Amino acid sequence: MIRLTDIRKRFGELEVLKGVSLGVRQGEVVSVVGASGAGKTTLLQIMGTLSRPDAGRVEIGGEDPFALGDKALSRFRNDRIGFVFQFHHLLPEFSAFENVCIPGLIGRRPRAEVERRAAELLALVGLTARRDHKPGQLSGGEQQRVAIARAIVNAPAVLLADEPSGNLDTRNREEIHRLFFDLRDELGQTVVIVTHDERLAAMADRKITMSDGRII
Ligand SMILES: Nc1ncnc2c1ncn2[C@@H]1O[C@H](COP(=O)(O)OP(=O)(O)OP(=O)(O)O)[C@@H](O)[C@H]1O
Repeated sequence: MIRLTDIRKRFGELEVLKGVSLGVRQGEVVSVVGASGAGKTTLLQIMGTLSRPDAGRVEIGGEDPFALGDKALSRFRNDRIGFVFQFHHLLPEFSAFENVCIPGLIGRRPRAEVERRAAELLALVGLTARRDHKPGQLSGGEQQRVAIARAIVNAPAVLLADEPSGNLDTRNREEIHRLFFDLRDELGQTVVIVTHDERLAAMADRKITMSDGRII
């Protein structure tokens, strides 16, 4: 589902990725660990087509997204890739349900279909009873579950998470990590999770360790 070949990226003098190659199978849950500054987020952003590598090849589902024009690339990203960040960036004035619907409506899918899907996903993350709450009326763990439902409302093949449980307590962290496995089991998503939590990283099908711009 994801194939990276000899990816290189530098920021000015700093060579952040020094030739990274990696394949992730469909339905696999992979964790990425490594010291701060090792290049984990940079790699995830390249996988997510948010950042362009200086050299090397990216294929998502057999397609090279960087061969697309800007508009087609945005569309590709919105349709194929879901993102979950440490800080969920929910829109505070909208309900949980509305927040989950938004990417579907941006993708110009029929409203009824998006709303049906959003309701199913809120049920899957255990938040049906909270659907009309605003983010400020939800706990940190609940907000992150809304953010995960939002990330998959367009049924992306790939779900990328960067420190998704970084600001949660232990119990909520475990719940959030377990949710990624439930999603994979229910929906067949391919999941890549960057985390500093070695114990949670070890739950993944495969753990990848980065050091100084390389996979070790
Ligand atoms: N846009 C940028 N401009 C300049 N330098 C950058 C930029 N983005 C990242 N870097 C640098 O690249 C290096 C790798 O950053 P990256 O965020 O990929 O590391 P990381 O492994 O995710 O670290 P952390 O665990 O702290 O999040 C760091 O030294 C960082 O300062």
